[in-house]
Amino acid sequence: MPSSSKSGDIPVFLFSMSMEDYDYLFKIVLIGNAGVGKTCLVRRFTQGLFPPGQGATIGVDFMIKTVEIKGEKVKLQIWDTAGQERFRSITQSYYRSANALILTYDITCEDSFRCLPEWLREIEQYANNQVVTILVGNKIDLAEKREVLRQRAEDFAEAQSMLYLETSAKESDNVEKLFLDLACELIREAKQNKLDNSDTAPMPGEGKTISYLSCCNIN
Ligand SMILES: Nc1nc2c(ncn2[C@@H]2O[C@H](COP(=O)(O)OP(=O)(O)OP(=O)(O)O)[C@@H](O)[C@H]2O)c(=O)[nH]1
Repeated sequence: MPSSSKSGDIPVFLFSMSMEDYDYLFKIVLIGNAGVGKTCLVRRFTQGLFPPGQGATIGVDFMIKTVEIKGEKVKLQIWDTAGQERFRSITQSYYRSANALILTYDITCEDSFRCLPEWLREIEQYANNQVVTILVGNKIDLAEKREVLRQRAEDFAEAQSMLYLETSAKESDNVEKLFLDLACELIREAKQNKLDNSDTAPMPGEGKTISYLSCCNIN
């Protein structure tokens, strides 16, 4: 159910949403430098398209997709944050109740990789300490322009106890895998009762909301 544009407006429609039938609700937040492809990843997953002429996100956008995993309905609340520095104070407020963070960089842009330590500091400061974080190197369709070697990114992710995946929003490579594997891991952790609801403010009309998590093996 697409629900937003690149407007950054608060999703007021949520307040009139009726109770839906689902087994789990997870909040996933995408962060990373401007232009790395966060919005395109979300659009590819939620709408199955690669939008042409995508403008920069203003503040935060929001989309929902419900998927079925092993017979269970999983509602994914996906928050797409603006990468531009000037929106940082707005976007930071969305980290805290995230169950999972998708930290995205562009494999053709060394700068977006070099900024990762800065993003990690943001996560440390603003996210809950049980959040699952996955590092995503996007735009692998532009292999000839690659500036960040896969091994280097894998080593970085491992050193930071993060999962790692490379994607192409344009070619739809690994995009479903990214979100579905995250959902599987979140379910697995939920079933093990690794829940900490203290940081989660439930949305009106929502049922079970969880926040927690430790690292997992997504591959
Ligand atoms: N070749 C290629 N281009 C991509 C891919 N993903 C995104 N792009 C392009 O990269 C540019 C930025 O994409 P966005 O999705 O708007 O990037 P963003 O990270 O949301 O940027 P902000 O909203 O400013 O934070 C656009 O021109 C996209 O068409 C991809 O997988 N491959």
